[in-house]
Amino acid sequence: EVYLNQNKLARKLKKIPGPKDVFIVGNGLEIIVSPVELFKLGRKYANKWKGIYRIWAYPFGAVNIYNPEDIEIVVSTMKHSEKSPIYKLLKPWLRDGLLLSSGTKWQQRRKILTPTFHFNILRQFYVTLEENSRRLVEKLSTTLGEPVNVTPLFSEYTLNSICETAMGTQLSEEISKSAKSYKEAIYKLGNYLVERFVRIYLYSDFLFNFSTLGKKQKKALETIHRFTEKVIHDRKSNFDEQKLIYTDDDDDEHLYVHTKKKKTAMLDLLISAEREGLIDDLGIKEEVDTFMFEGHDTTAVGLSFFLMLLANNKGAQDKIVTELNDIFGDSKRPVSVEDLPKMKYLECCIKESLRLYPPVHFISRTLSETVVLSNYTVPAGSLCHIHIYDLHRREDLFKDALKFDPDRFLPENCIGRHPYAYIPFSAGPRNCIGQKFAIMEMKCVVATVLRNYTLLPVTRPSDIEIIADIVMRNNGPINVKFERRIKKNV
Ligand code: HEM
Repeated sequence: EVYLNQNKLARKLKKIPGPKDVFIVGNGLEIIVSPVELFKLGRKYANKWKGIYRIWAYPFGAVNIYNPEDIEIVVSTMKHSEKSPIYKLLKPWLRDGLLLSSGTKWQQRRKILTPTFHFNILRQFYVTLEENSRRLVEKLSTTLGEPVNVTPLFSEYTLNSICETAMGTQLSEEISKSAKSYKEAIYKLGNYLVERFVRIYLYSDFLFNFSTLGKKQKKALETIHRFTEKVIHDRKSNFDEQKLIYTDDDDDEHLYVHTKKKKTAMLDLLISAEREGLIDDLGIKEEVDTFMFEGHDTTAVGLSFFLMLLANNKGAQDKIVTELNDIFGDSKRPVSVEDLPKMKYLECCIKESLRLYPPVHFISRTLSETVVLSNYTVPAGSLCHIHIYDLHRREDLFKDALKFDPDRFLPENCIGRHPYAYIPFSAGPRNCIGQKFAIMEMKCVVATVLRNYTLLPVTRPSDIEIIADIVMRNNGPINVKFERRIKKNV
């Protein structure tokens, strides 16, 4: 019956244009290419069919969309909020955390977690971000004049930052044995996920569990989960409810404000929610693991492409430095949280970088009802891949789309833009819960780096060769040179 149903789905989808297909395997054979070729294939299709095309491979049928109107239909409501089976690869790690869960469970969790990203909490997290930015600047002082692959360095910054804010664990300072192996296991797991992603035959759990890759992943997961459990356990034993004051804000049901000097971790807020019966032990683990993943790799990738773009766009870099000079003058004081809203041009540059290189370049849902997209009827049960990368590079939405032009994001230039034309953090109810955190993290570290160093180009935008992966990656290092900034005014 499943077979017939799926065939019916494929028959309905066939009315939508798409690449030539073959009996039963559909387009399944075409996509068995290298990750670089797979990414290129996606772009080739996006250029050929404007706004929508279908692909299918038994038992799946999918539409690929990159029209803002269609994207709005899919992501703006809870109707199609269920993630597609592609996300299954992350399930052994993140279980039913916020990224993967659905229905009532997702709704309840989102409600508990939203206040942890309230400005007052982010202010406390900021202290950690600022300290880590300065540590990174110190590290860079040993590399001056040499090409530096920025991704590992900035991943360390974002991973340390999320560990310290989400778990309250000082990874860089108390380099305890388990914290170190945890960090290593996260890197390994990332590689295993990519390896599995491009090997469709390993999507079957049965085959995967018997494979060498499956066994390696199991080992890494044991390390990761053991560490998460230990951190939660330790934090719980030292948890002092007195330190959290509950206040009612106009629009927040539970806003926790910290009173004493010790920093609050997101974990404290979850433990507190557990005491109120809002989440259980497993739930806390799922969320901590989810935030560790979503909260570090994406931002590190975003920062890597951004630094490359700034190194290659002296004009934009100089303008940011002028803005920083206006804010700081001759003072060497650290960047404070109050300075961030003044960095308006830097923010335009970050937005433009996330347009050209959106770290999460595609997202995917399962359509729960039949919908009409670009005048085609798409049956319920189809997968719907939303290509943020292709959307952001549409010439009709962004003139000279391949040009790095931060002015596009000046308020006057955003007037009239379709609200779903630019969605690096997705949109609608399942958008990125950490977007303010991410922008804060990016602003803080880039401002701190640019106050100290000039960025010089090594990797050029034309050298970039993107790999099809869960997050956007270059097929090779992203190199930038750092030189001490001597002249303050540009
Ligand atoms: C530049 C950095 C980031 C980008 C581009 C980004 C992008 C996204 C996107 C596109 C989604 C939607 C995913 C989907 O529909 O499948 C998402 C969801 C999510 N992001 Fe981010 N993200 C970033 C940083 C962060 C950070 C720093 C955190 C945590 C501190 C975070 C936590 C999450 C979580 C938990 C979800 C799932 C939300 C839900 O389904 O309710 N992200 N992110």
